[in-house]
Amino acid sequence: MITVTAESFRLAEVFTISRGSRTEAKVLTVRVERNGLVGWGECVPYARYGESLESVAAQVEGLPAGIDRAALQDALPAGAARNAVDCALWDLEAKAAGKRVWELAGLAAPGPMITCFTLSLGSPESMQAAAARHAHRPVLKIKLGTPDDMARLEAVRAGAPRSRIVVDANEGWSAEVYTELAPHLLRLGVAMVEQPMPAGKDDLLAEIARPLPVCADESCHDRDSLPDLKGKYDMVNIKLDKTGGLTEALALRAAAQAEGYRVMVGCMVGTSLAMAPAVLVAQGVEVVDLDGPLLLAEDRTPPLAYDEAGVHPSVAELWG
Ligand SMILES: CC(C)C[C@H](N)C(=O)N[C@H](CCOc1cc(O)cc2c1C(=O)N[C@@H]2C)C(=O)O
Ligand SMILES: [Mg+2]
Repeated sequence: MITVTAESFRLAEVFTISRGSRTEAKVLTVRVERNGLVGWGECVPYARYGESLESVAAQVEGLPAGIDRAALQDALPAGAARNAVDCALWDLEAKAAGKRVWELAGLAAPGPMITCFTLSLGSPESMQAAAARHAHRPVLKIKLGTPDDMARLEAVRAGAPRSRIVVDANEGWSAEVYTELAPHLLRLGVAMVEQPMPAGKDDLLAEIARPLPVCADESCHDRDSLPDLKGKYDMVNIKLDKTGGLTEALALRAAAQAEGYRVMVGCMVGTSLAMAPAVLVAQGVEVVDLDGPLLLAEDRTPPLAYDEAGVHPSVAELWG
């Protein structure tokens, strides 16, 4: 039996990106029960991709009760619904086999990975204060994407002089704004910029200089996205809610690396249950952005462990 439940987890603080603000993580939890065993998965429907809690729940509820992971890949498109079910089926397969998912997937034993910590979009003053509070963190990901981000950039660098910085514009810049900012991103030691311009305007990236690595997020969903990224992006951000699960995420990582893309593994505002499978995809990649639980006031039990070594692999009781 497959069941899907909407759940809400409070954030520790209001979180803002160029598209809006939120105070809670609204997720769907999928439970698959077979032969007395239960597998769990989580997804975050995203309006940007035409998804809502209701539409995604309906996709899950429309699946045959006994569907297996191979059939699932054709039954649903890449996206949040397939993600939660795919991860729940992996969890169930591991429990049935008495093994961990990484073993079933033929991966090496996972270890902790340093993750980005994301700073919400705000005034330069509030971003500088947030950067100073988190200046001990090795990598800060800062949300930008407005026409006047220069002061925010300077403020974050002043607040956290030693942290590695990556920038996520969430499609908020025009080619003109990005071209003007790019030399300053370099000057301030920004390591990479994520989705500077709208996904529909990717062709512009082929025409302008890319002095620092440019990473495709909203423009890269699954392996079918790769041909359109050629000559425009240097890196891809793999998120399970876009790939439609761990199965396609592992395939996308292999295909992207084979085509010479650098790899980042990211997340939506979700709980430890959503991060646990992503930690497997994140092993050995260049940028890990699995900080969802760090922004929550409440999480799953048991949660993933986060410490100076970064985000740790899941215990079997949580997932996998
Ligand atoms: C907890 C962080 C925000 C997660 C990660 N570091 C990150 O930056 N992810 C963003 C995706 C932002 O997530 C959004 C944006 C939005 O407009 C609406 C939502 C969410 C979300 O997670 N839930 C709601 C639907 C990124 O890389 O772009
Ligand atoms: Mg992004």
